[in-house]
Amino acid sequence: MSSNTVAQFAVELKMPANVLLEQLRSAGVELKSVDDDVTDADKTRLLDSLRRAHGGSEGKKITLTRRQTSEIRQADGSGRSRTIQVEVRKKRVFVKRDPSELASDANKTAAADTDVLPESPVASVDEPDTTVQNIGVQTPAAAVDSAPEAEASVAADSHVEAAGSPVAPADEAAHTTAVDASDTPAESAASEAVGEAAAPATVSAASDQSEAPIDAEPVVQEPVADAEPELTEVKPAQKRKGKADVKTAAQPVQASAPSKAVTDAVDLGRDKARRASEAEAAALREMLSRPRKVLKAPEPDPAALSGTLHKPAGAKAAVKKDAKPGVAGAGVKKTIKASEVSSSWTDDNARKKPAQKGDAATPSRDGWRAPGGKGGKGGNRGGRNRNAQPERQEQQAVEFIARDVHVPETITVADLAHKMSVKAAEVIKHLMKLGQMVTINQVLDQETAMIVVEELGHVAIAAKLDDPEAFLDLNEGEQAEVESLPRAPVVTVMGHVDHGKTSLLDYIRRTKVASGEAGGITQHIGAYNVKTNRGMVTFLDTPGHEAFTAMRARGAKATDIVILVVAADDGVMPQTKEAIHHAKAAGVPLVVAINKIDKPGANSDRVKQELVAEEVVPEEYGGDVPFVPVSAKTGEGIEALLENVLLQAEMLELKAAVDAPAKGIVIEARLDKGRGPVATILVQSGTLSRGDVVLAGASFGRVRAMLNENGKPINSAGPSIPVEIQGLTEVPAAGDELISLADERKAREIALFRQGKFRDVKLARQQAAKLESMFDGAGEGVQTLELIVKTDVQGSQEALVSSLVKLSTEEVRVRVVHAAVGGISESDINLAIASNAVVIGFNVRAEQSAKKLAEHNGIDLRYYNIIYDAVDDVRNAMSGMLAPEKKEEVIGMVEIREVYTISRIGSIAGCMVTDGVVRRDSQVRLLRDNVVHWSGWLESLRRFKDDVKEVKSGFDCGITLKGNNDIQIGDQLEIFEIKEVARTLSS
Ligand SMILES: Nc1nc2c(ncn2[C@@H]2O[C@H](COP(=O)(O)OP(=O)(O)OP(=O)(O)O)[C@@H](O)[C@H]2O)c(=O)[nH]1
Repeated sequence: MSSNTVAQFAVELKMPANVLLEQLRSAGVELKSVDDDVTDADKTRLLDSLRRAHGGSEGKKITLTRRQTSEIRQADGSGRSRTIQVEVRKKRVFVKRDPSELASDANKTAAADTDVLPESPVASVDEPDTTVQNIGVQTPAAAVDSAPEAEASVAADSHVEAAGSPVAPADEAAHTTAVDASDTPAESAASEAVGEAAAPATVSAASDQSEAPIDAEPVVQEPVADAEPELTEVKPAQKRKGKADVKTAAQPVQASAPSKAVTDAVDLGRDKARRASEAEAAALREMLSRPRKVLKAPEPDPAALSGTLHKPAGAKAAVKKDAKPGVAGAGVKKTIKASEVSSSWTDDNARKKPAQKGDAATPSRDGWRAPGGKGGKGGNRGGRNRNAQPERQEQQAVEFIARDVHVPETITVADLAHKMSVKAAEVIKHLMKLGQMVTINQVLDQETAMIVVEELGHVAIAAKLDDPEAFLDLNEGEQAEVESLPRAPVVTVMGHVDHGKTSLLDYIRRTKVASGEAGGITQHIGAYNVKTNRGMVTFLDTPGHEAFTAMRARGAKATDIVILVVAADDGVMPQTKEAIHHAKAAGVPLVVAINKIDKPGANSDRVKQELVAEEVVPEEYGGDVPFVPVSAKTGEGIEALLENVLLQAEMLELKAAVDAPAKGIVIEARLDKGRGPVATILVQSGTLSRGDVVLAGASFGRVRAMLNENGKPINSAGPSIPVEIQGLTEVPAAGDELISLADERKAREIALFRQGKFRDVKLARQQAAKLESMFDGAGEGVQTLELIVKTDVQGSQEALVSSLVKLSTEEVRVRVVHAAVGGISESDINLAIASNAVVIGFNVRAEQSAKKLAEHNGIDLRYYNIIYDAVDDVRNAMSGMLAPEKKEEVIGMVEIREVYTISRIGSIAGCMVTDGVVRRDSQVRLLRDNVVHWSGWLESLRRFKDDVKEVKSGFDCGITLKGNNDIQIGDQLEIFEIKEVARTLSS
């Protein structure tokens, strides 16, 4: 096992023979040439010599590098602290030694035998069969004995990576451990073991020179956004290991240096190194503890930076900061970039890089995730991390930007975080604080979300209930950019019973729907398209104003034009009038179809006159309503009717975007046994396509199938096209708005939320139509009180309506939307909902269904049997909206008889209340020679030394005036109060 000659031994060691020869000679082995024999004793001697000199190694090296990240905190004077992330890169070099050597060394004392390092984790992991010597040393300058502050230790840690000097003693390895808070226990143990062990046997240091300055650049870096912020404070606990002191501070052993000289140099170097390290530690401590001072980055001394193990000159006292005591001259590259350190501590905010990388002020830096979650080995301890929490929050405050966050009815944690520009973890954390364990995809309700928003210091704004835009993040501008194209008018047919509405619609449908489909009315979907020579017309196939108003009552405006059908043989009837009122209330233009002109008793002129009485004036009489005589039976005049409708439409300039997400309205919906929920949709803008995700009221779904009015499957439908869709999860209500969304999940959330919030929405609506609240919060300008009047007889109707209308003033206008004889119907209530009107029933009552509808929608339904009561009530309600008048009332007079001036208080008036009363909270006017000198408020009112609330006539008192010391004897104080007087209409 042993080599016989130096040359052979050198080969074994894989090193130049002459170098080995020299080392042997240095060790005191008398050899002449490389051909001389080397005995085991010689080898032991060489080993001892080298060990004495420092230890070291030669042979096959294994270099292990390790990177670890830790964070340190620096407290400043204001109690704030900053976090600095320190990355330390370590490189350790291990030497694979000859098994024979191992064997021989095994006989040595344990203390002397550093070759056998069974504890060495590297030995067992990487090279289990080889002897490994840890010569890689991390040099902790400040590890130095016992740097009292954690910062110092950390700084030291951040400092350093002492390159593995070939002769770096095991002590140093131990020392490294001392400052290395992030060492894994195994490593620490190993290092400690090394520390306890005697110097390692090194064959030659010469060849190590090239390797000595291994890359040991600790990078003091700014926190990286995606890096797990580890705020663990490095505590002096490390010092425990640090006790393994630096006795054997490394002195590089030049291959050529004689061993004695080397030893001396080592001692000298060690002393220097110790001094330097102490100085450096002190400097670092000072720097770290300097409170929030702008530390100008000192230009690192190049000499010091480049100091190596072999150039210990760098350890001069002058180069305090950069001295590497532990490794004095141990081929150490400068490890701390002082400029970076100082700048990062002093001017975080000014630097862009830190902000990008994960500024502590941003949530990404908050270290929410478990410490060491990323680095794993990062020596940061969870507990410390927790300690560091407040600090992060404080930092957050430093660069905090409060945002207005619009919170919709529901929002996911991720979306909410996105809106606030924080990490979802931040939101989750705050929710945890509030006792809610949530996941990133969890949906929060508006209330909770708003609390979190406020917690995070932003301004939470509740997005409007039922406002889909709030969820869609739709940019109105984007919408506006889409070109709007002319669209077909949507027409509803209204009129009295049996006047021929259905007949008219049927005729049109039968004759005007696309050829080939005429007569094949198999599918009836409540709306259809008609082609005329002038263009398309869409008919809503639910005649009567009830459906029309019911839809309006839900806030939907589906109709562009109303065809009012009046039978020429019957004339204007109650429902004709109702229809007129409903159309007018909706502001929808009318086209009158005088029907049944084929009948013998038809009298168009009478119809016209009756309609004029209802303020529906034909064009020929100077009005703006087209009148078209038609016959639904013969088809006469139908073409002209459609033409007039289209003319009217042209005037309305109806347009809609085509190339946009669809918006529409549910015309009717039902649950089909086989097909599930089926809804007839009138697309109002955009294009609805098969496969679209839609939200309709509180239901949502994907359009699985789409049929046109004839029951034919189609793939898409543009504006004014009625279609029947399948695929909704629930049956929506007629009048519900339909929108297509990009995200099904969002649609589901909104729908579900609406289902839950339905009650709230209803409640909100209920506030709308109360007589008392009618004018609450009303803005400026003329206000209108809408009324629906139903009476028992025509006479009372006229009397009541005229009395009510007469109540109108310049500020409040009374408008009777609809007045009729008869009980209060559902239709009346719907009109009231749509018009935000109050319903007055005079000697009539509401139908049961109407009553329920009114209750559900919060419609104010009032019954009277005396006209004056009704008028009084309405007058009072109108008074409520008049701004109260402010009246000033003089309540007392006070005479100033003495004036005391107290420097701390000012002028105090010694007064006598000559009239009325003076109250503490009164306003006051200072009169001097009956001229108003000053006006303001009392500051204090006293009798003797007591504060009193009021002093009555005939008593004296002390008064000070708020902000006025200019008082004189003889002045008078006029005490007055401003009273708000409710105004009445007569006032
Ligand atoms: N002679 C004649 N009869 C008509 C005409 N239009 C409708 N009718 C008849 O009038 C009656 C009522 O017609 P509908 O179309 O049902 O009237 P409506 O307005 O829809 O009635 P409701 O659905 O009850 O409101 C039917 O018997 C029709 O045949 C017409 O132009 N000429």
